[in-house]
Amino acid sequence: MAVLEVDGLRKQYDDTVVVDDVSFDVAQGEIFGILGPNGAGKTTTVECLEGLRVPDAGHVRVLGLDPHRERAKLRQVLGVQLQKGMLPEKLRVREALALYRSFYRDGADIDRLLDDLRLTEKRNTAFEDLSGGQAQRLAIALALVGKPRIAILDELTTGLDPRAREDTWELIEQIRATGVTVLLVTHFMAEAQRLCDRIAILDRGKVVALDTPGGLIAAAGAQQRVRFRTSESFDTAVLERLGEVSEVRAERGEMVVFGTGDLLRVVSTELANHGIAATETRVEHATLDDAFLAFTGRAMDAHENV
Ligand SMILES: Nc1ncnc2c1ncn2[C@@H]1O[C@H](COP(=O)(O)OP(=O)(O)OP(=O)(O)O)[C@@H](O)[C@H]1O
Repeated sequence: MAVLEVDGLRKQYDDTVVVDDVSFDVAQGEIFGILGPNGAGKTTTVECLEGLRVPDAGHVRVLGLDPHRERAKLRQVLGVQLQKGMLPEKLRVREALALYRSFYRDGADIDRLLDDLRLTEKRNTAFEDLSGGQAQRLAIALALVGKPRIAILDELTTGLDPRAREDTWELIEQIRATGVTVLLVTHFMAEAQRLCDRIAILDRGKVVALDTPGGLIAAAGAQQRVRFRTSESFDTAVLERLGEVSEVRAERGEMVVFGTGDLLRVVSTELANHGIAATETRVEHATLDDAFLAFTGRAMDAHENV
């Protein structure tokens, strides 16, 4: 059953269309990702679902509710992650949760939530004194304090170090295990690949692809790469004539073989058959980055990918 429905959504600011005929459904219990670069229209799309913006055209529903007209009911079922700067600096962790808990008829047990999000030790710490990871965990706790059926998490791990990021990802998996549907907005490929059951790639206001991470990678026709070094040059035709190989390229002193199937084995066998000694051989499987490149014609900028 679809708990979120977006059909033909369009939103423009002045003359610029920033969300252009966007459609997707999210099923009960899914982690659904909206992945796209800065300015793609991700936040505008979720703000329409949160009832914060009114669509110019199209139709959005959250558990059958019209988010704009039925905001009071929506608030009881939808948990939204606060953005930076939305909490007073001096407010303490437990006070913040108690305050937000009071907005709901049937909220969560705060001490249990503190425990689940590993914030019990920090319950009397002011928001301004939390580390980035702790502040992010508090933002997630605040999104969950109303016992929502759906949580919208926007740029969840931006600015976190790898350890805090990994912790946060585990938390999201635990939250899903309790039956909460998660809509995850991100421009971070590894996060989308790791967490999402399905992903809509949004680019310049349009959904350019929608599938499971594996489905996106396969549909993009993204290829594996085998990399290795050799001490002596060799005729690359010995590899190019293999059915699995589509291209052989020299890159920064390494040979890179692009292709499909059991690429590592066939390349290694062929090199051995020709007495070519390869070192530092490794295989790189296609990733969501490759799929993104294939669908949008450009890579996500490196600076956006943190
Ligand atoms: N209130 C507004 N008035 C005018 N333009 C806006 C407004 N809000 C957003 N925009 C513009 O709409 C476009 C889409 O913005 P949006 O925030 O939805 O994208 P995003 O994919 O969430 O990007 P980011 O990852 O940077 O938040 C951007 O070009 C942005 O500058």
